[in-house]
Amino acid sequence: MGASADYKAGTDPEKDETYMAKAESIAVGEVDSLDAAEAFLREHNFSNEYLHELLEDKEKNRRLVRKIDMVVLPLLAGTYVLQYIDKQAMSYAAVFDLFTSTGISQTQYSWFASIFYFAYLGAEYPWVYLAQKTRMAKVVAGCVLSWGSVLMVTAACSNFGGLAACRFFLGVFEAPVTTCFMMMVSMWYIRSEQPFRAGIFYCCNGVGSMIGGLLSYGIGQIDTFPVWKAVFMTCGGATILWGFVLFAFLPDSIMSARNFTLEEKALLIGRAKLAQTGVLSKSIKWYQIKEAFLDPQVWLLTLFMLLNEVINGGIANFGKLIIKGLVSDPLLTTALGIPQGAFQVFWILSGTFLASKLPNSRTIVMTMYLVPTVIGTSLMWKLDREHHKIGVLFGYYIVGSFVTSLVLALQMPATNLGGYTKRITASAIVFTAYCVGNIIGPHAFLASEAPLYPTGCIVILACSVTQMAVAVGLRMLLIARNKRRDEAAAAIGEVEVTGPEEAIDRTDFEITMAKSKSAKRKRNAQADLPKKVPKAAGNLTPPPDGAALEPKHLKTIVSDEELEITLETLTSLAQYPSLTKSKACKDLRVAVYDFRQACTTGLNTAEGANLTARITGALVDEKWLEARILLAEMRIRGEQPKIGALCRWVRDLDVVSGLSTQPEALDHVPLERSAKDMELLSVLDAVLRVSTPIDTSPDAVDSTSPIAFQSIWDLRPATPPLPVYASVLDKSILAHAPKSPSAIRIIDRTPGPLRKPPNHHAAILYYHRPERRPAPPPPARPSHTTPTPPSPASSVNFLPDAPLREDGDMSILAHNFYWVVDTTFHDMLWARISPYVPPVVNGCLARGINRRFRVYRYVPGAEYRCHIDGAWPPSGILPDDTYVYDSSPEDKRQSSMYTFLLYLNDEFEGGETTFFMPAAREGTLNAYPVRPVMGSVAIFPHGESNGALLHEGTGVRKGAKYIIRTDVEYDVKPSKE
Ligand SMILES: O=C(O)CCC(=O)C(=O)O
Ligand SMILES: [Fe+2]
Repeated sequence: MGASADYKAGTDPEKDETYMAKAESIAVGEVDSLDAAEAFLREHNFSNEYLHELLEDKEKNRRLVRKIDMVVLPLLAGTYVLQYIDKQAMSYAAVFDLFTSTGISQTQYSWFASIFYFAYLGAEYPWVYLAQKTRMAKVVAGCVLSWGSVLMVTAACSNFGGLAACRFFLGVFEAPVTTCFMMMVSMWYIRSEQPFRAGIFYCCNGVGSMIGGLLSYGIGQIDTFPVWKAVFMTCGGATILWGFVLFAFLPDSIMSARNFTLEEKALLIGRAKLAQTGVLSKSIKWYQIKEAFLDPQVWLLTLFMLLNEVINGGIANFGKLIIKGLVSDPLLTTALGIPQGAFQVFWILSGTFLASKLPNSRTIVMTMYLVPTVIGTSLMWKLDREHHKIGVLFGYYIVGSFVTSLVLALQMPATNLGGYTKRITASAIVFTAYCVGNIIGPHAFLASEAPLYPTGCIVILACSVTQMAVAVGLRMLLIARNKRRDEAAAAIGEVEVTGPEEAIDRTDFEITMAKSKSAKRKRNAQADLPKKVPKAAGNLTPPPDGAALEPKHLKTIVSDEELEITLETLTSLAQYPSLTKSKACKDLRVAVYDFRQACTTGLNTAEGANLTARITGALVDEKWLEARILLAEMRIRGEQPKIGALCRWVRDLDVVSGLSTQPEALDHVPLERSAKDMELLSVLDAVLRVSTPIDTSPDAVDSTSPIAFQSIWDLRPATPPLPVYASVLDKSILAHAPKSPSAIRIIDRTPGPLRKPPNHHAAILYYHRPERRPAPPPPARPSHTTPTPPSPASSVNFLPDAPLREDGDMSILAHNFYWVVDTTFHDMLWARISPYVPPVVNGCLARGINRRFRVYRYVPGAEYRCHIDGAWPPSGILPDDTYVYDSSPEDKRQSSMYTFLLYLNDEFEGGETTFFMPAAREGTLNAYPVRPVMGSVAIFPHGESNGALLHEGTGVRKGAKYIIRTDVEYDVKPSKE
């Protein structure tokens, strides 16, 4: 009896959520990190839509669950029954001739039980780790085979040492079973289906107890062979056979399960995806570990578990010996023990049923179900054995009710504690208490006191009564916490939907703390307000300037932890749109809506807010239709967006023109586009119509498709291109590299997040010591293209270790690095280019080019999606190598008005710089591709200059494209010069 469910340390069903969640977040190009489930879905062409269809099919789901119940569950339950019987084999043997045959003492017998749990405690984690890393079912089957063999070997032992060693290894090999099975249950069943299956496991102990009893009753009939040996050999033999059954039939994973069809497997994967509703967290959070150790609830549970298992350790090993003292015949002892298993099934089923039916009754049931244990022990201890045999026996039957309290306590960390790390830490602490209790328990039963064991009975009584007190304490703690939480909630003006009573067993320390903290912060925030702000009390109309009411620091309102938890929660929930529609998420939805309003459109949504801000809000919210309506309104009003807004709108739309996929031969064949692309293009069209003049060119090719491809502007000479890329690949280009590469150095490094816009990667700026060069010759041929002399750019770019940075920004897929050129080089290039640059724009004089060059390399697949360039100040460098972002004179600031592109090679296919203008036909953009010519420069307006042009670096189809991109600088203010 007794040693019921082994504690499922670390078996939180959420443990493998990392597994499925990974499958959810697959971005193109991450093929390496695809997990097996996702790979399976892809391999068999199961689309998300189809998965959803399957998930919605109630009948299919029902049939599937029944199949798992028939195919997988019996294997798990069978193992559990055997595990129980095998663990108990020693106590069955003890009833017969174990003591007499081996000469062991009762104290030594007590040690067998303890040794088992020492091994159990030590082996649990390594096994589970191995099982997770390898094939779980095979690890389990291997362990079952091994412990079966250990039982067989036990039969061959003849002294304490041998038996103790066997006991130890039995503990080692039984250790992984419960945890692994809980993981399997969470793999095959969704959460709502799990408690019932867990119930089946717990009952297996009772079933095991009955079968074990019957079995040893049968074996006990033998009189030609030592019965205790026969017990071990029978149990061992059956277990070994079962081990083979597991090897053959227990699936390692959903994907490798043989009895399930492809469709069933897809449905299983879908269900697993849906079941992972918890907060995903792979990282260990130290504050949660600390919190687990400081949380009285964890320690109360630990104490409860310890006491419970002390009882278990005693009853499981000595219960039968107590009956043995009652009747003299070992066979009768065994037979009389059998109903105890049935009682155990009754206790567990009734207790868990009550706890699930009566709201917030868990701690009450935990307390009540200790009463039969107290009564039963008292009966066994105090009743006169001669005259009240039945009463003693009845005491023995009912004593097992404490197991129900264990089953309920086991579920508490998972339901009551917030935070994954906190939960597994708490589980580990409680699991240790479980083992320690079982190690201590048997030692309360002193050999000298057999068969009454008064000390053992007193210990059991003491433990049960203390447990009751602990359960009451636990309940009080939870009630107090809920009360605190609700007060905190009320203080921050929340509407509490559940009363404190209803929430008793759902307490979450973190949430409570968060709420009371946030109430406190709310008070702080009030205190943080500028003194002159009038008190809000009694003032129903908010002050006109809402911003004045805002506290200055984020931390006044929320802590870093809260931000982190919120982020994780929202990220996890975002993966399951259908779940976010559930009733439980209602408040969250309202809060998120308000939050979005505040972030994106916020005050701007108010009546009369400016159009630009409303359009920005609509675009961020992906309300495409609304954005188009607002843009149309802007057009009617004749308003123009600010360049910053315009750049951001276009950048956020992140439109892929698709032109790179369209070889010239198919120039005018409309591309097939997805509905989403069409939508984005229609918004882009609307954006351009408020910012860029309509293209009225009579030569423009008309088209009904959203992008009308115009003829390529091709000035490439007919001569074969210089094989620049080839010389990079074979390194022959290095012949042109500077003789002293050490002259190139990094002068600045901007971390990715600080870049504007932020980037996944840092920006690294290189500088090259100036070299004396003769003054440049005057331009040879006046043309819109200007061949440049072999520039130091090529030397820097093509250095063997030239750090080409991969830019993680969504739309810039070219590799690039930054290079601040020296003034000599700048002056030379400026002298070459300035004759072709508008010398004055809006009265502002042209001053030079930005010395901060960006060098790009596009390989096939890389493109720079549709965008409008922003303006940059001229960067420079101080004599001590300090990088200066804006080096223009303070009293005569400069900013760029033209983009400057220098094509460094041209032996590639595709890779045009394509410009877009709104066509006469509404909904169509004319695309003008310019074919790069090596050594030539393209300049076009950007920033605040009139006519900032939408353009893209169209994808390269073959080869590699190298360019330098910088800006042409102008005075910010018009001058009278
Ligand atoms: O690569 C191109 O042709 C265009 C590059 C570009 O648009 C930019 O750097 O802003
Ligand atoms: Fe650009």
